[in-house]
Amino acid sequence: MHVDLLEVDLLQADLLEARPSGAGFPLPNADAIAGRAVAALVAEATLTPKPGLVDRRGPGAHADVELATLLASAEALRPTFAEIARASAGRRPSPELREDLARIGRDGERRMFAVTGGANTHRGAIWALGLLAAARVLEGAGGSVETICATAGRIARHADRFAPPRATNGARACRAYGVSGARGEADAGFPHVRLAVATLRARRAAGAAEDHAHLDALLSVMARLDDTCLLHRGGRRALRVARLGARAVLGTGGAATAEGQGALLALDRRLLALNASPGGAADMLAAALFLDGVPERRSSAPLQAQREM
Ligand SMILES: CC(C)(COP(=O)(O)OP(=O)(O)OC[C@H]1O[C@@H](n2cnc3c(N)ncnc32)[C@H](O)[C@@H]1O)[C@@H](O)C(=O)NCCC(=O)NCCS
Ligand SMILES: Nc1ncnc2c1ncn2[C@@H]1O[C@H](COP(=O)(O)OP(=O)(O)OP(=O)(O)O)[C@@H](O)[C@H]1O
Repeated sequence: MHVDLLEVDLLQADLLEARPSGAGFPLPNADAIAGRAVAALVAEATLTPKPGLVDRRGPGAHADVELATLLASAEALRPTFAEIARASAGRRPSPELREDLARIGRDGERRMFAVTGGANTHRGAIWALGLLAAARVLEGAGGSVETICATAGRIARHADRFAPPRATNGARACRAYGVSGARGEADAGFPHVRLAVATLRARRAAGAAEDHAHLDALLSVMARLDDTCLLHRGGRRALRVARLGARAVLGTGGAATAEGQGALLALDRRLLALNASPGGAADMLAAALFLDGVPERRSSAPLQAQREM
């Protein structure tokens, strides 16, 4: 399946048109944002070979998930992302927005579980992409990767009074290993999404093929992230194997080189032996692909002028 994530100009044109109306976020634009989110999830799922994760070769370390399940889950989340975009129009980061998004996100989790038969395919992705989609709407046409990630962090840092207490795998891993997990990443303004975007762009600029740029972006995140997916399934050992393995691949020139591919497949085998996978890093890659095409920093004067109309 070919998903063209580079076709960003259309979406940006939509946002430019939508901004001055002041009458809320028109439906086609919310749908365009949802389309971009689903395309990013599809591109992440189909990217192959990913270490330990579900891809075109098979389910990796996830006995209960296959590629078709991930794709069905991504598609089932389209209305969730559209609803998030619509609910964010004309808003600012606030406890009310945080709670509205949480309700839509939890509803999305129910849709996900309904199509996957109870498997957790995209909980982390709903969280990260949901916040970033909302922030993208708040930032409007002048938004950059830097400002969108910062605004997503501002939304996430508000409390959600209606969050039901749940003993999740992520929460348990955070407690047991003293890491901050998916919530900490959001609170900090998604530093690993920014890292993935920067790696993607640097690899493309160096002439890498698109798949190799995506794999290197995933590895750059794996080399640093406190991924609670790895921790809860394989403890500190799995996290260390993933980080050192990712560094080894990047150190040999990355996914584009024969040596890098060999190191990547060796890392895949080691993670499978530990029954562990970097699901959090995969979510960060999907989030980076969602922001693909957005400029890194707010810059151009014409955009600024449009925004102030
Ligand atoms: C914050 C979430 C992810 C729950 O996190 P928690 O750590 O309790 O548990 P859980 O194990 O279910 O999910 C964590 C998932 O995050 C991803 N992840 C793991 N580590 C990291 C990390 N360091 N950084 C980013 N993502 C990570 C993984 O995919 C993992 O599966 C989220 O599901 C949530 O609270 N949702 C409530 C509804 C809501 O507020 N939605 C907002 C919609 S925008
Ligand atoms: N290609 C992918 N393959 C597998 N997981 C992915 C992929 N992309 C993202 N993920 C993320 O990984 C998470 C799944 O991790 P994991 O299977 O450890 O979840 P769990 O349900 O908490 O644990 P367990 O299955 O051990 O009970 C999902 O929430 C999803 O966000």
